[in-house]
Amino acid sequence: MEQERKINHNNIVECKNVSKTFITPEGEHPVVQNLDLEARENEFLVLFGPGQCGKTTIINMIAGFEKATAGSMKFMGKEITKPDSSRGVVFQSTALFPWMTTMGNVEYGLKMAGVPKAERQKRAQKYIDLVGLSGFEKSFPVQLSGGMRQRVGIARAYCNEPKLMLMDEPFGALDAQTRYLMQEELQRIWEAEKRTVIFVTNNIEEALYLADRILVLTNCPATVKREYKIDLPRPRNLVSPEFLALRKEITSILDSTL
Ligand SMILES: Nc1ncnc2c1ncn2[C@@H]1O[C@H](COP(=O)(O)OP(=O)(O)OP(=O)(O)O)[C@@H](O)[C@H]1O
Repeated sequence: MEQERKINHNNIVECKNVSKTFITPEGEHPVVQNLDLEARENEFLVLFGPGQCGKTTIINMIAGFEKATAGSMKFMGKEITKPDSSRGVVFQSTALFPWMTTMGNVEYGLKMAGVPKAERQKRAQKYIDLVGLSGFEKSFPVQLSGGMRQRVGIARAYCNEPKLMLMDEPFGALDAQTRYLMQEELQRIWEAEKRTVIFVTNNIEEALYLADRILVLTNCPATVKREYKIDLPRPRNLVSPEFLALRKEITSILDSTL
């Protein structure tokens, strides 16, 4: 019993037998089916699956934007019913307020929560520095590159100090070079500011570079096909024999679900 309580305490997210079916003009569209998922404290969990398999729907349900059709979804032991600032979200194209500076965007959540100006700017500055945007506090989104805008989105999400970060293909819209750079940066940020992260990608290198654990999903409707615990030392070497062997194995598992 004691053992069970300990394990439960460490599970930040617990999804049991979750299904989601959208009702469309063409009929019922099952997108997630009997999904079991757990994310543990400070873990970097990657959901890896083919395009359109239901990854965003899973993130939206954990965030509280969508309701599951069946099953149980818990965050820190409580059923998820609505969005909450203790769960931060970063999307592929982060919607920043175009009329606000980097500082304005990053401190926005704290401002809404009524945190006094000096305190919220101090906290925002910490996260602006952490994502490598020192000197760009007064820049507007239009003056920043795509990678820099994603950094602002990450700083904004971190600034609310959420217990859980949900990242839905946050680097999917970036060019390959910037994407590599951002993966390295995120790995560094996560080491400095340990949080539970659930990160969605359909890029196997990204998954292997970042994950403590990878859940390989089936094609739509999504469920967990296979789980991989990734014990490779960090930062990971993308061309080590172990990395390449895992890359080959996981890619073949993914392909077998198509
Ligand atoms: N609100 C909705 N109503 C109806 N169908 C939906 C809705 N949201 C998503 N879908 C469908 O669910 C399926 C899975 O979509 P979802 O965006 O969750 O997948 P994904 O794996 O995140 O896709 P991608 O790899 O393109 O980001 C798609 O067929 C999509 O059209």
